[in-house]
Amino acid sequence: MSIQIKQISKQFGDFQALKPLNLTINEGELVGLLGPSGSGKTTLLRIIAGLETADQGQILFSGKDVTQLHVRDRKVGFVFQHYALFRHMTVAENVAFGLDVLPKQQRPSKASIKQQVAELLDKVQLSHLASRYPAQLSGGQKQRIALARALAMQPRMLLLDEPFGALDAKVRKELRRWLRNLHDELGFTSVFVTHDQEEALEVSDRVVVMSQGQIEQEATPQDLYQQPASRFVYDFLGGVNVFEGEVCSTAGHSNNRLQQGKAWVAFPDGHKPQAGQLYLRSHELSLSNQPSATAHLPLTIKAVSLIGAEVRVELEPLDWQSPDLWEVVISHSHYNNWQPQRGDTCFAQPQAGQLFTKNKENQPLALNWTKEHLLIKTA
Ligand SMILES: Nc1ncnc2c1ncn2[C@@H]1O[C@H](COP(=O)(O)OP(=O)(O)OP(=O)(O)O)[C@@H](O)[C@H]1O
Repeated sequence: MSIQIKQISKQFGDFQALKPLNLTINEGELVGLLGPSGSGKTTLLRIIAGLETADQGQILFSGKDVTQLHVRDRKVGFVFQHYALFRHMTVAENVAFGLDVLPKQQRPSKASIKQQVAELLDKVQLSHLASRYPAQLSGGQKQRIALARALAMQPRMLLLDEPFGALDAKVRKELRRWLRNLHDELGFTSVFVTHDQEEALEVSDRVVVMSQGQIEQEATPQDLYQQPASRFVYDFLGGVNVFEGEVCSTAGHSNNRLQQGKAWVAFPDGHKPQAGQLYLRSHELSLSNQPSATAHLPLTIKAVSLIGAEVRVELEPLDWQSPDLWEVVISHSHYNNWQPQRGDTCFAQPQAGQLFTKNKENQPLALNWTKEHLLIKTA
């Protein structure tokens, strides 16, 4: 089932929670609504579900206008952050609940409900817990039961609002992989809300980034990461270091540099020098003991953390300014050879980045120094 959102807007009192927006979600797609708190994700999800009414606009399910259709007739399954299982019912009774309370004409027979519940518990891999009560389950198990309960109603689509928000990082990670597999197996359309960039990028076919009631960008995780459409998206995806500078006009210096005090980065060949903020991702930089021919960015090491497959180095600009500390990710082998210590000075060398100039806030200039490095190395 596809979902088409046409010019939907919503106001709460004086506050415009959603500005008129359009979005199409294709049949079978898993779409992540990503954005900071208050950006309107839940409001949009609730409008799709029929739990909230829009002030204007239309919602179509597979081309059929459902804008005025009551929530119970939309055949939508929900899972919320807080499990909302009935405490006094066993796991099996919780999953069966929606079927048990159907009007008599629509209600399956007792034997059929029992079989459906068994199949659903099998699907969420919790058959062995059928007779337990919610209080005897972990958070992750409760969420899987909540999902089984939503699936029992044979929804045409699944809407999930921060389904793993209350769980710890490891369980979250396991459950999002599990959700992705389940979605692929069942093949229906799913929309989930999250404010966790990693979660959205890992699970979704397509990510819709929201800010202040508007869609900032919709793209595949890969495109979103590689081509953020605006400074907001870049910032929100996180892990960026910022170098703000002017085009150098000091006598005796090349005017091909973005400069701040004594720190500078040369523009790669073929690029017109422009003042602005250079955004550099933590893995698109290297560190060494010496400045290079294309960059002079001195930094003091503040902390080194060995986390999993990578080493994160936290750095403070030395005699220049940045809004936040810098973070550069290096490999364990680089770390072992180099052995950086707190308080050491080192130099950052950008490989690729985006320059946001003042007059083109939302169209960054992509810069790449990799060719320059090759030239220097072979020269
Ligand atoms: N029923 C309501 N009455 C008044 N204001 C509301 C209501 N529901 C939501 N809002 C406001 O609308 C804005 C968008 O809320 P919404 O819950 O959609 O954001 P969100 O992106 O899902 O945020 P979060 O990640 O914190 O859940 C918020 O500023 C919120 O305070």
